[in-house]
Amino acid sequence: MSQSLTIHMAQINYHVGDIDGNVERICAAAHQAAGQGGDVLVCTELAVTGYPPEDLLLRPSLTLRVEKALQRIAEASHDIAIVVGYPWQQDGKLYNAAGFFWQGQCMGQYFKQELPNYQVFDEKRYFSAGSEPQVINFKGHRIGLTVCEDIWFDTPMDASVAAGAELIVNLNASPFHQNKRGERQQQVGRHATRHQCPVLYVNQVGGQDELVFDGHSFAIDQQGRCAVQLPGWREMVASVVWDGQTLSAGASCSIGPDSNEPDSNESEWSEPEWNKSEPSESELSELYSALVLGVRDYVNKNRFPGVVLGLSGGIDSALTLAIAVDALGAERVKAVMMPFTYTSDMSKSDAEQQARSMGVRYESISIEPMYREFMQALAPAFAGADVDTTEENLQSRCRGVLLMAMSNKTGAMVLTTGNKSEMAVGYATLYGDMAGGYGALKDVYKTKVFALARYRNSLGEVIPERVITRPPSAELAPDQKDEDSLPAYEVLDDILQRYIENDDSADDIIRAGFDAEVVHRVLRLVDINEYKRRQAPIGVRVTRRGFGRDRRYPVTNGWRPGL
Ligand SMILES: Nc1ncnc2c1ncn2[C@@H]1O[C@H](COP(=O)(O)OP(=O)(O)OC[C@H]2O[C@@H]([n+]3cccc(C(=O)O)c3)[C@H](O)[C@@H]2O)[C@@H](O)[C@H]1O
Ligand SMILES: Nc1ncnc2c1ncn2[C@@H]1O[C@H](COP(=O)(O)OP(=O)(O)OP(=O)(O)O)[C@@H](O)[C@H]1O
Ligand SMILES: NC(=O)CC[C@H](N)C(=O)O
Repeated sequence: MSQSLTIHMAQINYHVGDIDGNVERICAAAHQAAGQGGDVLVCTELAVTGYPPEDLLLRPSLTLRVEKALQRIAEASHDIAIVVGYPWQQDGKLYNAAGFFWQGQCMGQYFKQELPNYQVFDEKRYFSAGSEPQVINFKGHRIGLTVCEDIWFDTPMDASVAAGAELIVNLNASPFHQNKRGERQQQVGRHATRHQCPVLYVNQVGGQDELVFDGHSFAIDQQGRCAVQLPGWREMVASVVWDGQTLSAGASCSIGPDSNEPDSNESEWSEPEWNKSEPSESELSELYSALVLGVRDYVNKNRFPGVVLGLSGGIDSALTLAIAVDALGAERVKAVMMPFTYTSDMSKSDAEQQARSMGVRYESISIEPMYREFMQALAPAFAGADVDTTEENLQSRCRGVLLMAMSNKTGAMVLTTGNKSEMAVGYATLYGDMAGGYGALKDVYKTKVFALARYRNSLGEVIPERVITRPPSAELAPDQKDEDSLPAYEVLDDILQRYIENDDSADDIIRAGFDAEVVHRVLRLVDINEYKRRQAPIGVRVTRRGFGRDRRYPVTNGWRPGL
């Protein structure tokens, strides 16, 4: 009779390109798990390089660096076996590999068979596909290795089970988008019951440029029941025990720095959620956590001391401020009000109230003198011309210049505040409110911005109620309201979602009951503003189609969206 195996699932936050640092993280987790009597530590896909390493995979020194890293991992595998992902060069080809290391040796390597090449994934640019299963005989058990996308198809798991696997480990780098958790659990549960074979789904956590990885690793048994559910958004190592018949929860421990996030209704660890009809985290709680983690990791991994942002008294900058403080702590955040003639007293007082209540550094700098100087300098060039959006954009650009100067002087990065609805229709000023390094709300529609603001306030009020209830205005012209130039946000967002995420045509959207003139106007705005999005800062991706790598439209483009 074989002994039972204690398998630790390592949900770790890696740093892309920092191979030495990643190896240290893996070895530290292995040491900790071995100390708790673990037999195997399972890390995630391409843990050694971080995911996605993109064109770092094309660097000539990659092979040498990875080989050195694997030597260190092999050395750390004396008391506990380590399963880890890394890029592996063989016969002139590069593979997305998972290796099983035990007592200094690699007992077997698996090459990922299904290479994702859609949405944000570009794996066929780098990797060749493997074709064989890999089942490791370890302490009387047979462990099948698979890597992320493999689990979304049948062949890799079928082949692994046919080759004798009694338990499958799946090493993931699966980025978050809304409602993806349920899809993963369904897919993995289907495999487990189909083959009567437990599956350990181990996912990484953390932000990497536009992507945010939620973690939420889990293990399910051969009846499709969840034995272990790790929480999202934080590092953790948790174990399962497999005795050849039964999969049960073992111990768990948090790793990594404490988070500054407010308490949400997220469950801690190990409360099996499997088979519940609703996940315990609400959609908004997940979304908010994703935005916080995305901002935190972008700022920290790029070593910024903090962030600075323009606080207008409007909802976008108010929510961005709340996210920044939850991500970094108030002491690393500065808010700047930059009033002009059109800035209402209400905006000034709401901005100040929010900044004071959140405890961030706050400053007010009027843009009136500089705006006047610009207009004076331009007066000869503009002689006889009517007032138009030029003057509006100049206000926005004065603010952008001030924020970027503060960034240069202090090293703090400028957080942009634009949301997905605005980025879709080009309702933002180049080199004005688009100036900055990273956008928290870049993939969040305006209607969701309101919902998120309410959600955040439900955890403790940080955004003045009036900021949420007043009609949105750019305050770039007298008595201006967004809805004077755009359709109501409920209508706009619905049209945008249909066009951008569902690929519906103008005719499809009109048939669904929307006004033809409005649909044509909105779709035209989306199409002609590709140039603006191409120059926009990157930001957290939370939908299945963001404005980054998910959607690569030509800027110079004669396509018209009628059909
Ligand atoms: N295809 C193309 N390729 C490259 N560049 C192109 C281009 N088409 C125009 N351009 C350039 O872009 C310029 C136009 O872009 P830009 O200067 O940004 O200005 P524009 O898009 O004309 O105006 C900005 C709009 O955003 C609104 N806004 C501004 C600020 C904040 C908010 C808010 O509520 O959040 C709204 C504002 O009311 C206005 O309707 C052109 O003058 C031209 O230089
Ligand atoms: N008076 C202001 N003081 C400071 N920053 C401002 C001011 N007005 C605009 N900004 C900056 O420019 C961004 C775009 O603001 P604008 O008011 O034009 O549109 P918005 O999309 O409605 O944003 P918000 O909801 O934050 O007001 C703001 O989020 C803010 O960062
Ligand atoms: N790294 C991967 O293979 C990711 C693809 C996969 N479908 C996902 O869960 O996101």
